Amino acid sequence: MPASYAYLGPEGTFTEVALRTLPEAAVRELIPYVSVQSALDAVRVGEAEAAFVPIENSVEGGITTTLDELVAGTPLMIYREVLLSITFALLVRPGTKLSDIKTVTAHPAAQPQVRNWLATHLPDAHWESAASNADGARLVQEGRYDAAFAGEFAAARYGLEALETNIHDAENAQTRFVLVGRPARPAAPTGADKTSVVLWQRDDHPGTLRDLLGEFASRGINLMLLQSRPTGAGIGNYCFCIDAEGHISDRRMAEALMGLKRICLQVRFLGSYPRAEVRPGEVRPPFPGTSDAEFVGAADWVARCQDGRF
Ligand SMILES: O=C(O)C(=O)Cc1ccccc1
Repeated sequence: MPASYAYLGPEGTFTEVALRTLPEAAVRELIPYVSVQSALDAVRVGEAEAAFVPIENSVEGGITTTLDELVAGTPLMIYREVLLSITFALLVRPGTKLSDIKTVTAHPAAQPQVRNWLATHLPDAHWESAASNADGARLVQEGRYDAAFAGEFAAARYGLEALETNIHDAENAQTRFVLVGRPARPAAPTGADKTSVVLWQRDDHPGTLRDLLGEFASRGINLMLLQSRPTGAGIGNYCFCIDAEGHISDRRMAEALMGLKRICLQVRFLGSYPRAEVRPGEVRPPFPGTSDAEFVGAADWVARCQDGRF
């Protein structure tokens, strides 16, 4: 059996399209799962080598089911990310007119991306969430809903037609997807990498979050995502999902993680992996005093002081 990647299915999701842009997907069996949770569980139990799932979109932020799965349970690690520009088509059974549509469906993350369009064109339509956008298309094929927001490419797969295309409330909406596997050594740094961690604060005092963020700031590390998620232990109890620029093998990142390990109740390392899209000028040189050479030089100096050899 070839190594397999699980993904949020069924066939025809944006997730599948994004996954197929990865060269390594061409030499794997790609297996659709009904939910993010079941795809990640397939990895946890060893049924799949890795799982590919949506994690963040530029309209609403984090995909909470994915973040919550990565925060809890058997640890997993992120190895790759892919960014995909998203516009929706309104898929219907052939012959359906806009005025026939009473019910619409799609993945919950699609709703904020088409809300204005819906209010303008189908103000009375009843919305219900589907497990994924392609699953919504499948439910329209079965006659359970009148229309689904999904990728135009999903129409043929489910015998539907696109009544409208290029639907998006926000220009340039993008979704970020990640390839998640069991913990192993992260890939070597590429020079344009990202490190993901989850932090649990030790106690509640003024400035706790500032103290956590200060571990990155004082080492010249830029943050790319900060999303709080409830821990489930009561109102006001949160953990923090953070994406930071750089790789765990960079001295400044390793030192920041050591600082966090000392002051947090718990730190979960979710991986260091190449950034999907880097625009020219986005990878800055290290902030003065934060290069590997400067950290090595400083550690060397302390060692010499301790030896009385300065
Ligand atoms: O991959 C899909 O089709 C999904 O259902 C997840 C999703 C939801 C909204 C935008 C992009 C991906």
